[in-house]
Amino acid sequence: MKIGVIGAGAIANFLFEKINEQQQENLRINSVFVRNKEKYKHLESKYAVNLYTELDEFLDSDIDIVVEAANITTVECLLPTILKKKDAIVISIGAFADSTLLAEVSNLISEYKNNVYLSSGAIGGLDLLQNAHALGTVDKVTLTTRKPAKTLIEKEITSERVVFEGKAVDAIKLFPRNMNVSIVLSLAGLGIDFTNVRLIADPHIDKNIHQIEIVGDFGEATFTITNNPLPENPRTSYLAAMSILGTLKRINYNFKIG
Ligand SMILES: NC(=O)C1=CN([C@@H]2O[C@H](COP(=O)(O)OP(=O)(O)OC[C@H]3O[C@@H](n4cnc5c(N)ncnc54)[C@H](O)[C@@H]3O)[C@@H](O)[C@H]2O)C=CC1
Ligand SMILES: O=C([O-])CC(=O)C(=O)O
Repeated sequence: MKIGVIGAGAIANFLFEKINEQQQENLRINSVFVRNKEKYKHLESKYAVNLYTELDEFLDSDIDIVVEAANITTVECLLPTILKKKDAIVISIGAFADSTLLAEVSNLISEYKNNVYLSSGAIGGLDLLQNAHALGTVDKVTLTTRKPAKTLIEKEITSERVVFEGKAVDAIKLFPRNMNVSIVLSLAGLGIDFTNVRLIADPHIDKNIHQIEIVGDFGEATFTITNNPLPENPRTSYLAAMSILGTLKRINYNFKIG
């Protein structure tokens, strides 16, 4: 599968290294969409990719699928155009808290028959949640996220602080670079207005810890994911980058698990 990546930050560099440098069967990044070609020129020789700043040229280059590794605004601005030509994997899932974008994307999927894959990102258990809610019988979903304090607030603190408590719809507005997980959890379950979120800044940890609690007719489930951070961007979990690689590997594999 020939891949086009949007962005050249921490997650994108993980993908360049793991896919193009270390090589993965049937995967190859050919094209990278950036805003400033000069800044990222070194990537061309290092990873044998072509850089693009024009979206249409990027989409018409030798790629089968687009991987977004940028941010929510980029998804809002570019995804509708992408879906007219290519499948897309999205990691900045917070963009789908906007119901207008969600509706537009649903219409484009029907019209152009391209797929959107929402990677699990820094969490897991989305298969269980979707199964448990197949009859609409999950009653409660709560996400408690704990991150190193310095990745959430500028002021130094000595004891943990709850920086947000409420619904996913509001969490993503206030923490767009930290709460994408709350939106993928919402989309898999009860929706952005009914998924409970607590975000805690903890000065005593160096991991991104997500705890998920699900209650419904099926019973109860609890997951704790203790994520190592991605060295290049400690507010992003290593697993978030891995989840894109996992999605890419599963797309063309006909033995589907879950
Ligand atoms: N679903 C999940 O669990 C997670 C999702 N994320 C999302 O992934 C995104 C990327 O994460 P990182 O790589 O750690 O961030 P990063 O800040 O290291 O890299 C983002 C890159 O995107 C580039 N960019 C921004 N707008 C662009 C545009 N319009 N076109 C091309 N490039 C553009 C930036 O210049 C930057 O190099 C985050 O912004 C966040 O939205 C991050 C962590 C977990
Ligand atoms: O990487 C993480 O642990 C989660 C994150 O930043 C997000 O969901 O936006």
